[in-house]
Amino acid sequence: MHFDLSKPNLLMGGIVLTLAALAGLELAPQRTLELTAPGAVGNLYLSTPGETPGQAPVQWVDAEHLRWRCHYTAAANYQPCGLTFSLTGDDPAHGMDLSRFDTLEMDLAYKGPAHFVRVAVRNFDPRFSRLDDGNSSRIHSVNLRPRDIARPVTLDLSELTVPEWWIQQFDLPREYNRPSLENATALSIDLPSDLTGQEHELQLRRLVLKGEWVSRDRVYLAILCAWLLGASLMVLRGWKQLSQSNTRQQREIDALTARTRQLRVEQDKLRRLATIDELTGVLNRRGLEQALDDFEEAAQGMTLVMLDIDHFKHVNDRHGHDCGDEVLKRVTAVVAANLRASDVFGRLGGEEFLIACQGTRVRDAARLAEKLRERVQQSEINSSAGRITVTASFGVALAPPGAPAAGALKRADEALYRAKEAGRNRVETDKSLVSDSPTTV
Ligand SMILES: Nc1nc2c(ncn2[C@@H]2O[C@H](COP(=O)(O)OP(=O)(O)OP(=O)(O)O)[C@@H](O)[C@H]2O)c(=O)[nH]1
Repeated sequence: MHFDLSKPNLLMGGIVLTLAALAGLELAPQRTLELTAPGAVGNLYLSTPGETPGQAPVQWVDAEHLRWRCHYTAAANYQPCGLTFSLTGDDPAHGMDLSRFDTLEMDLAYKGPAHFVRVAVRNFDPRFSRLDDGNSSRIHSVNLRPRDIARPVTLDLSELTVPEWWIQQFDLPREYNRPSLENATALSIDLPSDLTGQEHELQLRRLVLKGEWVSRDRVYLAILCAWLLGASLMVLRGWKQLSQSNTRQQREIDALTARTRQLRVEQDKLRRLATIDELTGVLNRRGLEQALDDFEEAAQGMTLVMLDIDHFKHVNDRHGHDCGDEVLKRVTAVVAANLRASDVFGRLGGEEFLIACQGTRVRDAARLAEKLRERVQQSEINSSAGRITVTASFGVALAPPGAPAAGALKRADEALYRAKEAGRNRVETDKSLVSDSPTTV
């Protein structure tokens, strides 16, 4: 189920339903009880307590039209003169729930000198009311002046209050004196005063109780709750969508991060591959150039040792290309095994290699070259063509701090050429820039 009050049709639907509920509240028929309708109330009588039959001071003038007269000749000890509707059935303790009604519409004609006419409702409360004492049922009343009832009047049932004399007479706990019409046993219209010598005539034309079927407050509350519920669902849905999109974005970010990491690894691998010689596993020309550039950038001096395997073409020609490869690998291993970790070693191409030494004097580098020359010469290479030995020639040159590496490379190459020229398997040092101080600044 999707509730989205941001959708115009849903919002419109909500407004229409709200207006319909409010209109229904206004137009819906009311709960009605017309007490004066024939047969509405089982028992209807005039209050004539304690009088001798035939001489009753309260008498019907026209019972059919609910018209009666009161005339007390002797003192009647504040006996009310009036008309009572009994609201009970067979059980005198079980009356009607008038709390479901809000108003009482009354059309009463009165003729006489009384200052007010009383409307009263008795409510039987089993906590303190007794069937043998009609007065013990709590009374709720309102006094109306004759001029107030000169025309039909509508009373709010909340106008009926518990009179002081009843509260004093029964002296009950406070909570029992609160107005409540949930079990009304009788409704009277009377003249509760000293009526001695007076004559009064009354006619009740109409008496109707009215109330809402559904309380207005409840309808308003239901409408408010429905809107609050709709708004809450909308907020909840928005929050859910937000959290879903947040999770989705987070997942995308994670995937991108993982992909970036993977790409970086692949890039590193490719960069390494691009700078590594496939056959020997040491730096290739590009790797060596980068290393020399780094030295140059940091203005770190170095000593270069260039070496070249002697008559390598001959090895290839005589023993085959595979054997030549074996020789290249073996010479690489021999050289690498005799270098320091700080030395940079790589293959310039073919059978030519370069070593860049930091912090080494030229004569120390020449000594290293001499050592390497011996080790290469001494090493026997097991190949498919049997055991073979090779020699190598070396050229040593200084690359002072701040000077371009290309110049040193050229001088090392020239020294190497001289070594070749001088008969191979030997070390030649470039003397043009010999320094006795270590090359590291
Ligand atoms: N097996 C093998 N041979 C290579 C490789 N790279 C270059 N060569 C061969 O190495 C040989 C180099 O020959 P040259 O440049 O004449 O040098 P050299 O025979 O060593 O002679 P000198 O350097 O003057 O002593 C050529 O035959 C190249 O084909 C390689 O990766 N593997």
